[in-house]
Amino acid sequence: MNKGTIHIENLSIGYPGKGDVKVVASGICADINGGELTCLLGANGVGKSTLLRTLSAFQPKLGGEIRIQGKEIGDYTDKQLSRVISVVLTEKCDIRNMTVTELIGLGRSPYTGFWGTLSKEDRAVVEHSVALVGIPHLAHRMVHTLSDGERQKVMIAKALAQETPVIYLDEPTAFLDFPSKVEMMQLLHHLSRQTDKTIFLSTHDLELALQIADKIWLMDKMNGVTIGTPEDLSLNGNLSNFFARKGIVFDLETGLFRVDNEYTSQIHLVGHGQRYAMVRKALQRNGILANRNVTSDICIETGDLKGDGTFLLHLPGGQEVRVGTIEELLERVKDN
Ligand SMILES: Nc1ncnc2c1ncn2[C@@H]1O[C@H](COP(=O)(O)OP(=O)(O)OP(=O)(O)O)[C@@H](O)[C@H]1O
Repeated sequence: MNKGTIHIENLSIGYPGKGDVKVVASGICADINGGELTCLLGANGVGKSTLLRTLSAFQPKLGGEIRIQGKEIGDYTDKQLSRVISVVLTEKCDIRNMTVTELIGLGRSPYTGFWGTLSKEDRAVVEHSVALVGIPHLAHRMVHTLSDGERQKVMIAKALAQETPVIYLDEPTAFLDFPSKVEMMQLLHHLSRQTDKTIFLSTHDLELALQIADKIWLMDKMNGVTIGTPEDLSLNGNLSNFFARKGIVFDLETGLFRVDNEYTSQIHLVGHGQRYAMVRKALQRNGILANRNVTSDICIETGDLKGDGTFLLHLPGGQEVRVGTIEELLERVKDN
């Protein structure tokens, strides 16, 4: 880990107006480390994009310091900054008549002359970036023919080709299906380790961020920015406070959020393993608290011990019913 590539001291961000100033957040103090993946989480409109734009010098800060590799951000020229920070935006760009390799080659522009001609070394960097992101099969495709997930990887390869110690990404998992979101976060985590770069991104994918990020920044209107490892934020209650909303509870055991069901009845459940967990989940989703510790006049054996693939429902009066699926089980339970 490369400690403190970015050092932030008492930073205020926002928008100067005609008479008044709109302060979006203030008093932010933090380090962002190289070799780590840092995820910025917060509700819509809380100021994540404003923060990212300020950190990348797209908009001026209202106050405080942002030091990158020891130098204040305002002391960098644009050209110097383009060799220190690369930014991956999520907006779909309408790029036509350009191949993937040509687009990634644009990442070399801080190093090329006016005409942007790539040297042999530049082409080697492009090739290496393509390999790091694992997209050699896309290299000759036209950019406008790519899927959202593929284009996102290409934009990351372009950022890698820019050879900057810092990469910022604005919601890189937006618009992706779930497996692609997981793949994208794993790729970024892997890249942070492999390249020792400082990778900082904003996201609404809380569960993924909690499982993959090294550091989490929680941004909210009341408390500003709270920073820590996902585990520390779990233990010290910051995560549960942050997402304290009716119907959502933070499960300390798993370190993840779950829907807080309201129960209207309960069923004694016998079994263990995955079948037990799935039956319990289905019943709880239907407002029935189900586990080994509750008592009830009907009882369900989840069948994992006998292993014949059925669920056994004990009804009042000693009657037993065997069913093959959780769907049937739910119907039987509702009938009783
Ligand atoms: N150019 C601007 N001038 C004044 N206020 C702005 C400007 N751009 C954004 N804001 C305001 O600053 C606040 C933060 O906006 P920002 O876009 O940074 O939030 P966000 O957390 O990125 O939201 P989202 O998750 O919806 O993308 C909002 O209240 C927004 O209305």
